[in-house]
Amino acid sequence: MLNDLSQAPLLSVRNLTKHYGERLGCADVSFDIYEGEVLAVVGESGSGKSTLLGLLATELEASAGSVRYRMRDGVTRDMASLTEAERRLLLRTDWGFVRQDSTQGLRMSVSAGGNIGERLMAVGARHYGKIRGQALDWLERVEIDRGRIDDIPKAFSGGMRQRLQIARNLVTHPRLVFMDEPTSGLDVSVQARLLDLIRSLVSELGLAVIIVTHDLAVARLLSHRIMVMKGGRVIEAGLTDRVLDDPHAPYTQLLVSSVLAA
Ligand SMILES: Nc1ncnc2c1ncn2[C@@H]1O[C@H](COP(=O)(O)OP(=O)(O)OP(=O)(O)O)[C@@H](O)[C@H]1O
Repeated sequence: MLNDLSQAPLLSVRNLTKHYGERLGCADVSFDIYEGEVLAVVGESGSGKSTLLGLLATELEASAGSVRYRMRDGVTRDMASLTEAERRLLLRTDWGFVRQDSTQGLRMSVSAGGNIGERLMAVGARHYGKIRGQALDWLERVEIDRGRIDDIPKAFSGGMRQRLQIARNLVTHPRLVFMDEPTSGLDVSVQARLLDLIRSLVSELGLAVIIVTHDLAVARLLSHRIMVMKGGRVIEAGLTDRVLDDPHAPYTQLLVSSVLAA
């Protein structure tokens, strides 16, 4: 469901800014995201997308600004005010991260079943049979043969690894998932299947997703809203169809026309 305004935003970002010494990572980024909404952050290399994602995921410390999150108990908290234990629990349960580099998002020497089961154990699951059962269900949902449950991700193709990352992340029913270029580096046909899978799971589970991509086609397919970044700043934001069909900023016009010309 889009923009359920009866609820406070799930995530509220205000004036988020990051300097690396003299260099600007990103500046003055503000947005809200609601449950069930997919926001794409697009921009060329060096525009500040990874910096923004790192700040949101609390992997980087902001120079200024705030990130507020509505916890499961309904209370909206400033991320900077969470204790380390609260922050870690949130990252392992309520939030998910699908990385471009699967070696960062998976434990490469642990079986596929173990990769999924580990997240369940982080939320208190202890019953081996039930954990394995859920792992099998999730493998099936992401279209990985159940017979591969004991294989390690090193034995998987790039597309399978990304699907395993998705299973690992979604098994705890997170409410907010960050995706960093989840389909780049894959063959076009593998990419298309993965995008389909992401799209159906996102709508089925009502997830909020922040997806960083340099690919406008990915943004078009998955997102409700787009934020275009350049030089660390948001230069245009709005509904995806509006921004891509009728870009206002000259830079967005250039981005869109370069895709059309390609
Ligand atoms: N650790 C760092 N130290 C210094 N400068 C950094 C660091 N990380 C990023 N930057 C700078 O911050 C700016 C934004 O970089 P960022 O990596 O966020 O962009 P990006 O849009 O994610 O690029 P890409 O698509 O290539 O990953 C760039 O000028 C970059 O050089």
